[in-house]
Amino acid sequence: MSILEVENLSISFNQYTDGLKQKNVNVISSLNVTLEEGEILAVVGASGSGKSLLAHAILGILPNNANISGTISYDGEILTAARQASLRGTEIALIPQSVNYLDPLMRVGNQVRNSVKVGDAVAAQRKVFERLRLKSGVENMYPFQLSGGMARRTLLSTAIVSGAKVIIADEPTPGLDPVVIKEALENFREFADNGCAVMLITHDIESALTIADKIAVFYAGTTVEIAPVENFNGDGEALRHPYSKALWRALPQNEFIPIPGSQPRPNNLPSGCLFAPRCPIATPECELAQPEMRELRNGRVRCIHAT
Ligand SMILES: Nc1ncnc2c1ncn2[C@@H]1O[C@H](COP(=O)(O)OP(=O)(O)OP(=O)(O)O)[C@@H](O)[C@H]1O
Ligand code: NI
Repeated sequence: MSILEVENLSISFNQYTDGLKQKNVNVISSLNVTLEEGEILAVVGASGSGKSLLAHAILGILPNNANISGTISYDGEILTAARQASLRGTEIALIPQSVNYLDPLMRVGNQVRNSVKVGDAVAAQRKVFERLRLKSGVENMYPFQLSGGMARRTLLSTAIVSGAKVIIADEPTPGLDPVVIKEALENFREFADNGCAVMLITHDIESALTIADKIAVFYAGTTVEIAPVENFNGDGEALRHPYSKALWRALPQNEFIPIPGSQPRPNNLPSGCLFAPRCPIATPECELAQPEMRELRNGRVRCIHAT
């Protein structure tokens, strides 16, 4: 059984347009992902593809003007708002994308200690700081005294000591030096190997490939493919969706061929398959309806032509 299961999640926002007119803008449509115990699932996709919103939906911290449909289950049971509130920070921990989530008025050592649920909080905080190479004096500092990298490591520490079963890490590594990135990723691996689960949201596909078990590829607010990590290989022939293949080939170490066109904006989505206007194998049929996510070769894909 999956520890976390997101089914057909859609999110829209009520927005005021000119004057007092309200418009409902759909930003996530029919998004599906599952996370298994012991697994690291990397979530990749262009800026604005809906990665952070997924994280916020799971944690139950979307803004008030968001409308949600679909279901999110944790440990086999639907995640209601009340359950989200009680699991947040205890069973499900978020490493937020922005370091601004640190409390500016609290010493960082205390912030990390507050996340410890069982055992000696001070010892746990010092141990994790040592592991992430934060010097002993750092615990007494305030967030404004930290470099960007130190602030990121503090956020990472908070999740690691929380004892959570699921860590959702939203871009945890930008600005960190390669040694610390490697260590942070190894921490996630260790965490997963102990039976927990990690959702690693990242732009850094290369790093993700070194530790993830599965990769979910997002495009314009939906999942287009979920593939085992080993499919990201060669010229991408094992990948299922034309966008995943294109993303893979666009990496500098591969052919470095950019994909023509750009991801559609939420208020201007094409009908049918969202990738069709840029897709090399699209047919008129692709424009009729958004394809369902379907099982294919030990993975999942949202494309009627994928084989
Ligand atoms: N509060 C909001 N109101 C309206 N639209 C929003 C709101 N929050 C996010 N969006 C829109 O939803 C889409 C998805 O945003 P999201 O932050 O999830 O992207 P992302 O994949 O995390 O991008 P990045 O890689 O830049 O962090 C974007 O088009 C964004 O503009
Ligand atoms: Ni984001």
